[in-house]
Amino acid sequence: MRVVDINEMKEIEKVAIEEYGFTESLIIENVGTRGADFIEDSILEELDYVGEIVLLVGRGNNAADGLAISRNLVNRGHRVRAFILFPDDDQSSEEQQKQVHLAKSYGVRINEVKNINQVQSYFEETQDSYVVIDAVLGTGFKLPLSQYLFELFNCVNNSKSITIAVDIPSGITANIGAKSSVAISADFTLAIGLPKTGHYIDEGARHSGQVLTLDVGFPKALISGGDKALLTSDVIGHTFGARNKFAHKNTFGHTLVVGGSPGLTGACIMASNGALKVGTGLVTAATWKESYYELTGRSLPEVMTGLIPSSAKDKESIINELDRYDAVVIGPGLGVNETSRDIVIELLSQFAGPVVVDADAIKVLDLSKDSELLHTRKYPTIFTPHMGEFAKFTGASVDEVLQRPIDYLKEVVDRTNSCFIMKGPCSFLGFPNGNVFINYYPNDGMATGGSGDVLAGILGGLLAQNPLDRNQSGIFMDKTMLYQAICLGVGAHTVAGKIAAKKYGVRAMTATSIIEHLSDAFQELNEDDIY
Ligand SMILES: NC(=O)C1=CN([C@@H]2O[C@H](COP(=O)(O)OP(=O)(O)OC[C@H]3O[C@@H](n4cnc5c(N)ncnc54)[C@H](O)[C@@H]3O)[C@@H](O)[C@H]2O)[C@H](O)CC1
Ligand SMILES: [K+]
Repeated sequence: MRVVDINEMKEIEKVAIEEYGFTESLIIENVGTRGADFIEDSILEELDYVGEIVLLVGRGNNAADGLAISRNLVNRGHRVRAFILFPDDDQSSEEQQKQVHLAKSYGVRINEVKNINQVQSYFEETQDSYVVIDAVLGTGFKLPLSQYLFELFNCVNNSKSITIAVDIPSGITANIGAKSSVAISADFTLAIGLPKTGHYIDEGARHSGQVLTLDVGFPKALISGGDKALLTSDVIGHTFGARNKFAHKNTFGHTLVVGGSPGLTGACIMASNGALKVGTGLVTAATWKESYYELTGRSLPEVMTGLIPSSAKDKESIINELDRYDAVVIGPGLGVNETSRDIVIELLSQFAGPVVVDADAIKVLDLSKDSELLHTRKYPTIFTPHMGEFAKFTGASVDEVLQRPIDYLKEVVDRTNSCFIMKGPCSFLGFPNGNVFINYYPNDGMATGGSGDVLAGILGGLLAQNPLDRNQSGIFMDKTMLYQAICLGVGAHTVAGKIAAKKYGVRAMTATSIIEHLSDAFQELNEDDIY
């Protein structure tokens, strides 16, 4: 599913109207029926709700949408009370006025609000828990918020209501999910036509609840394409890594995982086990001399082990046998120091294949110092930072990145010609072809030590199975396959986390339980072929 910013949405609407002859009224009419279908089937019937539905009406087309939904609900036998928040306002849009008129004639109960106390006392006097439809502000919202709306939104948020936001929760900006002094905290958001970037960023994600997209009839050609999309199973695809039944272990590649300083070998082990569990033929974990026995004492028997040289020039080292490997993961538990930096730089310069750069390996690099090395690297480089690591790498503050994650992501991908997975409750994947994928599947159980190491291992394991075409001057065989492997890895990690949370609960699940459930995750993703 494509995700858009406001300009893209406006362009789609403009082309639909000018070139296809679609009209604003038709869109609103479709919002009305589709929105009423959703509210009736998924909320009112589920809740067995027979009370009054409260509609909060602003003055733009967001309000027109809410009124159209309400009119349809009344037509199906539900009771709706609409609070018209700006009754004597000559700034109300034409569609809003038309819909107020229609709502009245269909039997929506209209309360013209002269004073915010009217709404407050309604909420206080009626003991019911409510269903509230928020149609105050949509994509036309501009900061800041008036005192009047500040009080109204607090009143709604303090009630026990189930709140459904039309298009975007009022008080949230649609592009970057910024919040005014207060914003409606929705349980569900009905995105009109397509989801907006603001639904997935920062406060926008916190206030949107479950985001559902209403198909309001825009031509398919207009709502497909674009550079941003949700990471869904159709994106992940079903073709990657089809297994050859006559294969031997070398067919499925060899992943090298480099990391694990004393006390942190678990990170290296979890990454290695992640690589092993996605069907990689062979996995070698390499660590420092000082932690070698700690690592061998804890790793699975299937994992081979090796040493990281104490200096990049050490000829006896595993790093000089890089030809044996099809993909490298570097960073989990590696340690942050000059030697680590030397090793990371050496690997990026010498290894002729995909490198997953994770955790400490990201911390020892720096965008301004290292962008040239990264940009000129001939083979795929995949960074897997969380928000803090990403910010440090770029030199920006976490707050700055949180507010404009997609802009930062695109810029850094461009400057390094690398793939980036910016991890968080919502992860953003950026690829050098300009595409951004949004992996929105909040699961706080995944915020557990080692979960990132597992992801790095999964990616290294999948990439090792997608071998380089060494005859074509070492260029990765197919960029589409590369992006697909990354999407599959992120998807499998998320789904395995979801299954682990279901089994153990978000408190008790651990990174190891994500690895345990990878096989179920691949089945759920319809990737049975990989096993
Ligand atoms: N996706 C589409 O193509 C369509 C979306 N539609 C819906 O229309 C809204 C956007 O409508 P618009 O009229 O442009 O803006 P709003 O309704 O969001 O609000 C504009 C209205 O609000 C006033 N306003 C702005 N900021 C503030 C503020 N801080 N305090 C008070 N009032 C404010 C502004 O002055 C205007 O009067 C979109 O979200 C969808 O719901 C249509 O269905 C058409 C197609
Ligand atoms: K709204």
